[in-house]
Amino acid sequence: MTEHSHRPIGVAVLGMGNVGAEVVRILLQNADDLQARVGAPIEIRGIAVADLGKARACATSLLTDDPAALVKRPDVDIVVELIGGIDVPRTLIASALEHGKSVVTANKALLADYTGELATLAADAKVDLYFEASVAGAIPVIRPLMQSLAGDTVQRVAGIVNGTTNFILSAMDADGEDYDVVLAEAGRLGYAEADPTADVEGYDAAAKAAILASIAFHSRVTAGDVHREGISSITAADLASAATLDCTIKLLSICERIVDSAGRQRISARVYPALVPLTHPLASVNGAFNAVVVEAENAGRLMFYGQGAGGAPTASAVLGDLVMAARNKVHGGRGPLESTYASLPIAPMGDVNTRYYVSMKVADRPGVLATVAGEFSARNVSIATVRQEGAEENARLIVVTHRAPDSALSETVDALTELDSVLSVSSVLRLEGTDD
Ligand SMILES: NC(=O)c1ccc[n+]([C@@H]2O[C@H](COP(=O)([O-])OP(=O)(O)OC[C@H]3O[C@@H](n4cnc5c(N)ncnc54)[C@H](O)[C@@H]3O)[C@@H](O)[C@H]2O)c1
Ligand SMILES: N[C@@H](CCO)C(=O)O
Ligand code: NA
Repeated sequence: MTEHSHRPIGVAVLGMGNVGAEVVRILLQNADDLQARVGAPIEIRGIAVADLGKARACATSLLTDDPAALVKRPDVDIVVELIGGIDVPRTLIASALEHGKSVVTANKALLADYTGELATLAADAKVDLYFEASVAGAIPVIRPLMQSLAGDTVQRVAGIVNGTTNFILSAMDADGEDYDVVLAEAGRLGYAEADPTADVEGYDAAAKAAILASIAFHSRVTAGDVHREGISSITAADLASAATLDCTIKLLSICERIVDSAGRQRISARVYPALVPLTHPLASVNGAFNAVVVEAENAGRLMFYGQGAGGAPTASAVLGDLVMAARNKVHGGRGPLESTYASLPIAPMGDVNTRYYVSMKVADRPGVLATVAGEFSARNVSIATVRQEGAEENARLIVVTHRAPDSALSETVDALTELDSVLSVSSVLRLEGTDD
C-alpha cells in the first residue's frame, strides 16, 4: 500500500464541550491538510456526548451517549478524551488502551494521579498515550521536555500554567477589579474548570506541576506530592503592596531539582501565589496567557509562552498529538514511554529555600523594629529590606527577607503573630524571580 492509499485512521472523540467541539471543528475543516500530513484520511467514527438532544455542529449520526462501546469499536484507532473528571475517563481510557487504541487527552486531573497506570497499559498494548494539551494548553511544553530536551538535564521548570488565576490576578492588578466579578468572566470565556475551586485553590496548577515534574526529573510525581496554595485569599491590597515593591502577584508552579549539602538530589514541586518583580519575564504574562521557563544544564534557560486555556488553543495541542498518533498508526513506531528511572524523592516544603514578604500592623513605639528583627535573626533569617508605612495606629512594617529554609520563615511568621507589638500579620507572600 502506498502512503496515500493507507486505510483511513478512525477517531473517537469523547466529550464535546469547550475543547471537544473545537477538536471536531478542526478535524472537519482541515481534513485535507490533516490527511496530507498523516498520510491517511482521519475519519471521525463517533462522538460521545452527555446530551444527545443538544444541537451540535456535526452530523447527528456520529453522536452517541455510549462512550464505553465507542472506545472498543474495531474501526476506531485513536480515542480523544475531552470529558474531564477522573473516574469516567480513567475507565474509558483504560478500556481504549486495552483494546489497542492510542489515546490523546487534555485531562491533567486524571494524569496527575494515574499516568503510571495508564502509561503501563499503553506500553503493554504498544500504543501511544499523548497529553500535550494537559499542561499550558496550546503551548508545546510536554513534547519539548520529553523529546527535545531528552539529552539534557533539566534543573527547573517554573511558570504560570493556570489561565483562570492569571486572568483573575491580571484583572485585579490592572483595573482593581473585584475577585468574584473576574472569576465569573473567566468561566464565561471557557478558561475556568466546571468547578472553579480547581483553578483558584491551585489544584489545576498542582496537577500540571506534577505532570511537568514527572517528565522533567524522570520520576513519578503525583498531585499529592505538590505543595499547594491558591489565590482565593489574595486581596486588592496585596496587589497594591506588590506594586509599591515594583512587583506583581502571580500563581506560580515551580518544579525544581534541589541538591542538599550531602549531595542528595530531591524534587521540589510547589504552587503558590508569589511576588514577582515587574522586570521578570513572567510579570508581563497577563490574562489567560501561560508561560513556562525551563532551565537545563546545557540548554540554559528556555521560555515558552502562549495561550494556556480556551477551546481552540487547547484543541490545537490535541490535534498535534492526534496527528502524531495517527502518523504512528500509518508508518509504525511509537512516541516516548513514561520515564521514571531516576525515582527522585520529594523534598518537603520546609526544606526549600524561599524568600518571604511579610506585611504587619505594628504598635508605633520604640523597640518594635528591634523586636521584630530579633524574631528573624533568632531563626537565622536574613532581612533584605524593612519599610515602615504610616504612623501611630496605622503603622505597618513591611519586611522582605533573603533566602532561607521555608520552615524557618514560616516559624518566624508564627512567632511574629505572638508578639504584643505586632497587632496583626496582614499578608505573607513568597518572593520569586530574584537571584538573591
Ligand atoms: N477548557 C480549557 O481551556 C482546557 C484547557 C486544557 C485542558 N482542558 C481539559 O480538557 C478537558 C475538557 O475540558 P472542557 O473545557 O472542554 O470541558 P467541558 O465541561 O466544556 O466539556 C466536557 C464535555 O463532556 C461532556 N460529558 C460529560 N460526561 C460525559 C460522558 N459520560 N460522555 C460523553 N460526554 C460527557 C459534557 O457534557 C461536556 O460537554 C478537561 O479534562 C479539561 O481539564 C481544558
Ligand atoms: N482551567 C484551566 C484550563 C487549562 O488547563 C486554566 O484556567 O488554565
Ligand atoms: Na501544552
